[in-house]
Amino acid sequence: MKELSHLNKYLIKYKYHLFLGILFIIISNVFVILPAQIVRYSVDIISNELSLYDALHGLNIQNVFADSFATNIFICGLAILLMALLRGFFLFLVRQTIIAMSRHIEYDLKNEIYHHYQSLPLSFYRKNNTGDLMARISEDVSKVRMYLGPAIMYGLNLLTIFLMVIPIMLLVNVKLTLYALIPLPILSVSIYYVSNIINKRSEEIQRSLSKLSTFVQEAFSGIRVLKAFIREAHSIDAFAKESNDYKSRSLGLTFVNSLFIPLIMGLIGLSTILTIFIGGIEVINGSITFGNIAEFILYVNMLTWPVTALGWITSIVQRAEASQERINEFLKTKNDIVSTKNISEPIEGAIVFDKVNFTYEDSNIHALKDVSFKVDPGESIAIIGTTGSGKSTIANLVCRMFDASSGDITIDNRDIKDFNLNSLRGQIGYVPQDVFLFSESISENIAFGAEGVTDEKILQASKDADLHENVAAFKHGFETVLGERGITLSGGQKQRVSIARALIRQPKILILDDCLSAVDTKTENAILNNLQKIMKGRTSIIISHRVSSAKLADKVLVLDDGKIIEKGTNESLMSQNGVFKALYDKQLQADEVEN
Ligand SMILES: Nc1ncnc2c1ncn2[C@@H]1O[C@H](COP(=O)(O)OP(=O)(O)OP(=O)(O)O)[C@@H](O)[C@H]1O
Repeated sequence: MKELSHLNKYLIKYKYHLFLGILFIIISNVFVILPAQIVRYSVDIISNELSLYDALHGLNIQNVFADSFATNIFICGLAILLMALLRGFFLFLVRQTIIAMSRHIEYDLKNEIYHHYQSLPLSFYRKNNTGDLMARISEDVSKVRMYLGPAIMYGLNLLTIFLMVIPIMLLVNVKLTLYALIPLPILSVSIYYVSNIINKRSEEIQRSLSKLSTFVQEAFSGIRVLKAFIREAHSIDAFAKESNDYKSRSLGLTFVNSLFIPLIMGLIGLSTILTIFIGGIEVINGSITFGNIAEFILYVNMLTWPVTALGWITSIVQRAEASQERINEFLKTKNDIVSTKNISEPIEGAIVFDKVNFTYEDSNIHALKDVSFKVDPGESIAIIGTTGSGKSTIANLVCRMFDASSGDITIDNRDIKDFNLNSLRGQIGYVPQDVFLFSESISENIAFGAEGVTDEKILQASKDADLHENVAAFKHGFETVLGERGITLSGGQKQRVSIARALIRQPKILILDDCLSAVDTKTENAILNNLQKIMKGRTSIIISHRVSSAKLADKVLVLDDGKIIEKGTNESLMSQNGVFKALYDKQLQADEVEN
């Protein structure tokens, strides 16, 4: 229960739901116990007065007696019916308080987890896979809710009904009480074991189902590759195999479920038989009445479901504890990318890297080695290098997705760590290498995260990103929906939507991370020319493995294996016979061959 104590703050928050729930449980149980007593009364008057009725045989008064007797029984019947209705009403209120409370807490907990996820750095997402993150916010929270709702509700019900019924039973007859209760612990323990088996099997089925869904999803999204490589038959076989696994696991669960109900029924039946048998002996001995046996059978039935629930509750609480432990593990993860001075001022855009080293914790790759460079406000710098040379890592450090392992990074002569993260990132327009567009309209994708967006600004940003003509050709223009619900853009079009998204923020620092790779050289030139105008007075970092991207930049850095191997202007580097010039010649040749 240690891990579940995290939820106590929520139980306190919803204390009125809980208190009312307890009150309604007690009231609903009163309406279960009273009918049993009415049944005892009815059975006793039937057995006592039947002999009196026989004794009045032949007398006129016999009919009068029969009428009053029938009225009595009728009133008892009505009272039982009324109490059943009242019990139903209070059970409704119990669910409306306790189960509703669990839904409120589920909502709060999901928000707490999601809020925490959002505050965690990129390195956290590298260490944990998406499936795991999703499982904690969905499956684990659902298991915790089972504790907060059904487990608490049935647990309280069990407690109150025991406290109310057992004393009444003991008052009637101690021996009969003990015999009637013997099978109940066996019932509870068996249910605990069986529900553990059921839960384990259900989880296996869930895993098998998610494997099946992942398989189908991949097959559909990769359908082009699948068809091109004539893998349809193989895909069908693989699907049948996964599907078969799901089927056999489901049949296994059905088998256990089939044993479950007969087991409960058997044990409940045993309790009833013992009650009747021992109760019969006690009636013969004259210590109880027939009505007491009827009353006891009802009490035993009242107790069986809560006792059955005990095994089930234990299993739920154990699973909730394990889930909450996993959730707490994430909630305790601290964000190490925090601001030291929380400065939220407009920046000029001067960037200095001084002997910066960076090693990725998870892969231990030393991605930047003693990297030093300086960009003044309003300057543009091109970072050129082969794949894996560390270009994107520089972009990540400027956006403070990670902190340098050693060395200093300053912006406007202040340590980058001094800035408030949101303020810093809000002034950077970052166009990542792997473009991500949402399944929304083009205008919503461009306006993403920017403030004070107008149609004019969207139009201007798309013109600056050389996207406007493409959008104009679509039937719905900027309202064209992208992704699964809409059309698919070409790689180059996607990159330009992503550039427009960065430009609309009018950033002080613009980072283009190899985001012109899918556009032709003509479009690349047009975009870079536009950028020269827009980025006047702002800093741009243009990352590319294509030398052509460097020609409009004020400065060029050439990276190789995490080190700066050449530095200068486009012209100065072209005049040296170094790596930059060699790359230029190689790419020129490649372009000529293509053309
Ligand atoms: N998140 C990460 N975790 C671990 N290692 C990483 C991560 N990102 C990059 N690396 C490694 O760091 C090195 C530099 O990667 P980086 O992405 O900076 O290269 P790049 O020059 O941008 O390459 P490309 O042009 O192919 O994008 C590579 O060896 C890469 O495998």
